Amino acid sequence: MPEEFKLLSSQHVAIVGAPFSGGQPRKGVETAPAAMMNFGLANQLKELGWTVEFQDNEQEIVELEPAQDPTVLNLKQPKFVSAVTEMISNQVRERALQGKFVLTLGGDHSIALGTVSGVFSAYPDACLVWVDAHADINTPGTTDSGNIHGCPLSFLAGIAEEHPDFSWVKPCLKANRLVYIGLRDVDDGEKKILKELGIKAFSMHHVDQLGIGKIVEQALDYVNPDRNLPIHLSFDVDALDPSVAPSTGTPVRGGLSFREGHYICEALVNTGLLVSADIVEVNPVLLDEESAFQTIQVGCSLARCCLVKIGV
Ligand SMILES: NC(=[NH2+])NCCC[C@H](N)C(=O)O
Ligand SMILES: [Mn+2]
Ligand SMILES: [Mn+2]
Repeated sequence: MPEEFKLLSSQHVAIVGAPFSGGQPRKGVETAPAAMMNFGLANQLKELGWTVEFQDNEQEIVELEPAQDPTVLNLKQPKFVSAVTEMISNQVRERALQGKFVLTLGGDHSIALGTVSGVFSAYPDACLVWVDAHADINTPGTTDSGNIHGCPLSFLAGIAEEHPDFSWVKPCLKANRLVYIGLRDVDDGEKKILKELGIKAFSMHHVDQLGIGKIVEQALDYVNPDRNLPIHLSFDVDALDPSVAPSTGTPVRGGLSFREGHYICEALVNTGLLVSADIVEVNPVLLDEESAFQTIQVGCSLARCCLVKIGV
């Protein structure tokens, strides 16, 4: 076990498939975990020295779909999202407690309800680096779309209005343990929330202004000042520029370059504190085959980057 992974008990990565699209309306994002595995991700990680396990969750998720799932308090498909994310949470928690690196492959970003809950239940003092074009912190009361992939952080931070389907989600995330990188499409209601809670957010404007090196350092100074807390990375590929990751459901121009995206992963893993990561919102059915392939490839590349310390 290289000493750089300070918090893990072995060089063992548990890949958790989250083939799920119920947090938003565009089908196809549920095919991403299989597409990334077919691209050879498991072997690539083995070549990097890791023991790899994979739970695909294909059948499990199909079986969790309720016959009826009407909108409740503005949120679409709440029962399905709740059931899937609770299952993911338990799986992530169990694997994290075993000292494994947990890599979850989405699926839409609603699955972070599960991954963040699971990681924070295993590591209550963890911090969260959220790389995204969007803030995903709408509450049932502020969401315009009703898509739960735009809401996970409001539940995790404990600011969502009470919702019957999400009472299992513990408010595990303190405002000073969350930092954003890459924002450029934040809803008005979300802007208010970020301001009121004093949440640290580095938008693309800040990335342009200071460069990605300084941004990641300042992000870590904020959420992990003594560089001693476990880190979870939730990486929405729409943080990347659409020219880099075109096949995603809610693309926004002006995003991170290929290198900037990878730099974030490299800098986090180099702390020795990265214990888990999500790669979400790869949608292989959007656009043409070449765009899909490019997006799957970059998703796998980011995942690999989370698992090797880079020599400097
Ligand atoms: N994970 C994502 N891609 N989220 C996009 C969210 C977009 C918008 N803010 C909404 O709440 O619907
Ligand atoms: Mn997102
Ligand atoms: Mn996004």
